[in-house]
Amino acid sequence: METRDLVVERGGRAVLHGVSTTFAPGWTAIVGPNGAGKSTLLRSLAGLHGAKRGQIRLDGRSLDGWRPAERARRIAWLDQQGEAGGELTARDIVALGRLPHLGLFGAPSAADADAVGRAMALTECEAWADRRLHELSGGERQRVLLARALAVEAPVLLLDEPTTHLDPPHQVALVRLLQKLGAEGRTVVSVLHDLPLALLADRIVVMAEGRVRAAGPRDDPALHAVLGEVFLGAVRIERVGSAWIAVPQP
Ligand SMILES: Nc1ncnc2c1ncn2[C@@H]1O[C@H](COP(=O)(O)OP(=O)(O)OP(=O)(O)O)[C@@H](O)[C@H]1O
Repeated sequence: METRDLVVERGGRAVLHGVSTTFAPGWTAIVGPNGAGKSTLLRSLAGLHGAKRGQIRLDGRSLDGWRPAERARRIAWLDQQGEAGGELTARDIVALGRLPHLGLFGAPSAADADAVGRAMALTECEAWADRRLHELSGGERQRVLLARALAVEAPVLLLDEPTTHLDPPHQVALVRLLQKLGAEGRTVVSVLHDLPLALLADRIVVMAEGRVRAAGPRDDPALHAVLGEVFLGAVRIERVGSAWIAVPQP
């Protein structure tokens, strides 16, 4: 998936200024300061913001040319904002992830039920399958919404702040899952504020002021230098064993 010279406006003002970047199969983390345009870029990839100029291409075709149902089968999306969920149970909400796969009057098949079960197992939310979203804690709710995105079983998975409200074991489990999905050839793109977690992604895109300032593998020293710059010297990226960590600077 790629963007070409993408300009997106919000509130009548350009907030993405000609973004050209490629999201290859694997896990990419988008990082950058508040207001950098990370969510706007992710929402644009999901087809939720029209472009003022430029293009988003998937499998070599402009996203504008995809039929909505086809796009919904190919691109799964988790929003940062969460949602209320009304009277639907957690299982009902995860099952919504299968809607793009059903025909107009189609009933869910055994394969759809299997996909729902798999997704709920991956985020460990079976225990509250019959409860409603507003009866769950923040982390429990987030795991249900993650499961809905996973249930689509789409080749492209776009996640805005997926670790929100998750405790450390579930953050680590999610990171391992994103690494695994990426290794299987899915294109996983997540916006993350948590730099130590982002530094576990295959590839990192650094944004600031509506532009991509750097993009590359997690161990690219030039990218680490740009991270230091965009966060105003508040962190330095250092190697510990085989991992990279963000060390707060005094
Ligand atoms: N609904 C809106 N109307 C007008 N401007 C908006 C709207 N939503 C976001 N913006 C502006 O667009 C710019 C990019 O916002 P965006 O949410 O993409 O940033 P972000 O990098 O995801 O930020 P954060 O890290 O704070 O979540 C910001 O300047 C923001 O003020």
